[in-house]
Amino acid sequence: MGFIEQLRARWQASNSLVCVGLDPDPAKFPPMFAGRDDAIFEFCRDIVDATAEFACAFKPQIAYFAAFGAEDALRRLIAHIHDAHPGIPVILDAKRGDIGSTASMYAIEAFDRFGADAVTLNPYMGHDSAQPFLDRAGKGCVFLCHTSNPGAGDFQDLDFGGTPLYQHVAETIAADWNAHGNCALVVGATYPEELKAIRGIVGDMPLLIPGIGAQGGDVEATVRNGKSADGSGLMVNSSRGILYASNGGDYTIAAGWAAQTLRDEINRHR
Ligand SMILES: O=C(O)c1cc(=O)[nH]c(=O)n1[C@@H]1O[C@H](COP(=O)(O)O)[C@@H](O)[C@H]1O
Repeated sequence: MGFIEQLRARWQASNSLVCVGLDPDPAKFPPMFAGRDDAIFEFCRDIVDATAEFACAFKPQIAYFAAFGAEDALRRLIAHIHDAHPGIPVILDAKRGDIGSTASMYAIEAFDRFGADAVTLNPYMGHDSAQPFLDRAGKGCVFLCHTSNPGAGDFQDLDFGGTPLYQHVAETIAADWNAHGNCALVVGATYPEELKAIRGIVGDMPLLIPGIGAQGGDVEATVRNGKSADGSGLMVNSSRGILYASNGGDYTIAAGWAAQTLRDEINRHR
């Protein structure tokens, strides 16, 4: 089963549109992790096991592993998700994009080295930079379209013939890059009007929505403007809001509670 089919099946099975973001920052771990050699893996594994029931996907952010030389922890974490929670797809958040020959190495890294089911990609370098990822028909290609950050509009909102650049990105990916049906887009929860416009362009293409919680995105506006015709279509990501829901010995209970609460809040507006 390819990434998009797996995601659709998981939306159904879990009745959840929550994507649990795995951005491990050892400085924020509960004190009992201090001095542990494998703290990054162990913390993330505990969070995964506590939240899997409420997750439609997991999204590890590669920088939080690479910064600490913990790439092997990332590989083992993705293997753990697949072994312990089969059916939950893993999106490696790496925002790759480069000339084709280099991009083909990035595709090997994401899909073969780390075993991810999908990867986030930056479309700025154009079609040939995406091709090595698009060619992996069973894997998901999740392209930045309108990001969640304050500077998102610097380039993404620029006007081209009456249409902002981010809408050109959505149109081009939906019409030209999605031949294998394995594309999805990133749209920040902090830009609900842009989210509405993108949903209107891409039909039922899955959208990864970061920016809930710590970045200030609103759940109701996200779901109202972003859901597909059948009331799904979204992977609403929360990283810090789930990972660091408690800094005490109850960190797994708090993380599970945060994921369940977000799921329920999303479902109220579907
Ligand atoms: O591609 C992403 O996941 C992403 C795109 C974007 O526009 N904004 C954004 O915040 N992200 C990622 O989503 C996560 C958001 O984390 P929290 O703000 O803690 O929920 C981080 O891993 C970001 O790197």
